[in-house]
Amino acid sequence: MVDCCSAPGLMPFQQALETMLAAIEPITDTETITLSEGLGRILSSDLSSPINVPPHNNSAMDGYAFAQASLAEQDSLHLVGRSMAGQPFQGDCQAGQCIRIMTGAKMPAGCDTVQMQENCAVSDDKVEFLAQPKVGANVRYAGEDIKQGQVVFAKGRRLSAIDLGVLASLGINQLQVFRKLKVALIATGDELKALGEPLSEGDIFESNSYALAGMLKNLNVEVINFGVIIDDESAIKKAFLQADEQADAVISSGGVSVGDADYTKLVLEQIGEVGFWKIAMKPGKPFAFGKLPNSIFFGLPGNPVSAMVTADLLAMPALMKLQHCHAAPAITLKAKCSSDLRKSPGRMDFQRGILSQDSNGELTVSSTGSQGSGILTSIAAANCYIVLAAEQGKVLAGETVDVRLFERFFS
Ligand SMILES: Nc1nc2c(c(=O)[nH]1)N[C@H]1C(S)=C(S)[C@@H](COP(=O)(O)OP(=O)(O)OC[C@H]3O[C@@H](n4cnc5c(N)ncnc54)[C@H](O)[C@@H]3O)O[C@H]1N2
Ligand code: MOO
Repeated sequence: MVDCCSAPGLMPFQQALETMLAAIEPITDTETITLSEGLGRILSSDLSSPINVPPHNNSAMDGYAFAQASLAEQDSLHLVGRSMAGQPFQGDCQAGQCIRIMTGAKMPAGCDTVQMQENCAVSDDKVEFLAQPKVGANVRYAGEDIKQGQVVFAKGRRLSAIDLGVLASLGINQLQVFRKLKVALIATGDELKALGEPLSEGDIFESNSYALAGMLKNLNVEVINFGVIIDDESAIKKAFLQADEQADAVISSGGVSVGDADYTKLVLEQIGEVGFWKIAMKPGKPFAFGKLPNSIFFGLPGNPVSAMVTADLLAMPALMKLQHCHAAPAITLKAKCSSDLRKSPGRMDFQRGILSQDSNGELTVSSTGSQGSGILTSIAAANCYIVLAAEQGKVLAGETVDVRLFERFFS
């Protein structure tokens, strides 16, 4: 995935990503929420365990607890009591004795091992072992998962469904998290009509805001939708300034190229500052990044595929950083390409593909077909990017290519 030979005047993709991330100062405001509100929220401080997990030594099997030393002296053990989950055996288990025990029940005092019941012959109160368990077999020890005081999750962790289970197992019901980001969405274009409006000649339905709002929902941010703004410099300026007052980040789509009705970059220059404009990537060349007086700004290209890809690969990582979240590095795989791919040297391509694995484990990727920036179905059908370096030319079927699986933002 080298990106060394980009077209002149265009910033290489990796440099654009790094420049943008370096320019972002994460928010600092925090709030307290309950555990059931925690999915997708970002911890604002390290979280330590107040208890051992499990809190006591307990059995991993239904069976019989005993002291290993007892077995040296006799063939069978004398059953003297029961330890159930939540109702432990009270008292000591003596040499030659055993205790009926259930999975999760506290180990009785005097016992160090559990024999599973499938390996026992039981008659009345006599338990005979049909196999020899090792000392400590089938015992789960106090603190073997998490020790009291241990940092369980670090500041910046985005809480998953599993994390909520871990925190509940620690008895934690209050969480300190960073507040949710507010992100404003603005679609620009005279031709864009809202759903339900009639289409006149030359019009299309506005679609970018729906896909972008969905992606932002997956990031768990609050979306402020400004709808469609016409291709008019003062209308766009007004919308950008209003959005800037209300949001931490402003995302526009459309009007960022070089056409007569493309005002995004001009307005950004007037009321904020342009960090960079134009990236050596396809789709997504006219992407603009910058700052407004109070917020950060992403000017996505209007072409729907270009808007989705730049949102996914540039705006989302930036918003993750803005909310303090540590993003896992993207995983790149090698796969055999089953299609010919059109490509001219100059820009790094993020073509859309379908990755599959055969019964031998070999990875194959096929193109989703026409890769035009307006063909939204080329991304709807895909599960990965086929990443082609800037200097790369066309690819022939059978060659090996780099593949990057889609992250969760599109799902
Ligand atoms: N002379 C040049 N022309 C273009 C260049 C260039 O370098 N020189 N770059 C091309 C590339 S690459 C892209 S990408 C587009 C991006 O242009 P804009 O960001 O100015 O986008 P628009 O012209 O406003 O729209 C492009 C296309 O997308 C449709 N669109 C826009 N917004 C939406 C929306 N919210 N929902 C659905 N569809 C939308 C719009 O109708 C256009 O068809 O510029 C090339 N041109
Ligand atoms: O870069 Mo544009 O996004 O190729 O069509």
